[in-house]
Amino acid sequence: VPSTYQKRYLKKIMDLGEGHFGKVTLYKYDPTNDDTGELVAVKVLKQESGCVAEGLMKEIEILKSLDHINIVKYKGCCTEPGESSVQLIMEYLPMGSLRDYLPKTKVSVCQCLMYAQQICQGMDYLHSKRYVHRDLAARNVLVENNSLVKIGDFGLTKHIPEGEIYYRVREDGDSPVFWYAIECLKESKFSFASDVWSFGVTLYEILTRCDNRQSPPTKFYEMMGEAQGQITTMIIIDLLMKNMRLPCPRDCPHEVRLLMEQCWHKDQAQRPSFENLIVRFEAIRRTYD
Ligand SMILES: Nc1n[nH]c2ccc(-c3ccc(NS(=O)(=O)c4cccc(Cl)c4)cc3)cc12
Repeated sequence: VPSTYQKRYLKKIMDLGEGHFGKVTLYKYDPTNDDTGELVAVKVLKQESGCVAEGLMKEIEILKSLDHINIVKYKGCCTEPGESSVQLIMEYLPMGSLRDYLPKTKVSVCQCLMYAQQICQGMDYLHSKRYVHRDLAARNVLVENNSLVKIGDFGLTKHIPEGEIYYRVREDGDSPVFWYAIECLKESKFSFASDVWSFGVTLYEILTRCDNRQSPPTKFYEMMGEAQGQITTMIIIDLLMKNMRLPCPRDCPHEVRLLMEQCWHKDQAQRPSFENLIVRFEAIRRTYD
């Protein structure tokens, strides 16, 4: 199976998603040019985003080193000699992300909890390798089939050296602030515990079936009143310091609401680990059998 793909045999089919720094597109890789090729998902970074090549090279190295059922599979990369553009080739999941799948599919609470547990399994594996994800959200979770989901993007993932707790970044413009833990908003300090906070927001998205009317941005803007863009961060910090949180989704079981609130604990030391969350989801799901 090739792990270096030649750009000239990639035939564009459609866009799969667009982040601030990059784009994911569906291609058919058809070297024999008889339409027997395989479908692949290709990620490129947008030219204007700073250090283009090494940014994606780091992400490629990270995804190459990961091997877990709940993490999207790396297939290869595409480098054109001389050109700065590098492309990350991943397996294609036709059912798309949870953002595409949940609003149009009838999914029980028990299935939502199964997806949540699988995300925790992928994240526990990522943390065991001392990677912090920094962009966990429903849009970055892909659906293989109605009983298997995978984490699909590692564009902001960073390695936390042994002995360190935080990864600190300079504030970048377009951060997913409504998925950020309070210490990320206040001090740009990212840790395994801030990933758990983002998981709590992702769990909220799953239980609201990614309904746009109940999305984290929509609900936070409602809580904030109409505030203008740049001071949003200050207003969210203020809300979070007053212990205001996203509302409880309609069919959210009581013990899941408790779990969600612990993921959003002001003190990151009080938040559960993904290892602990797996055990708790296992127990809660057993009460549905
Ligand atoms: N359907 C798929 N099969 N394989 C994939 C790999 C990645 C993705 C993917 C992964 C993430 C997103 N989320 S996204 O918000 O569009 C995004 C965030 C950060 C960076 C980028 Cl380039 C895109 C969108 C699509 C989809 C598939």
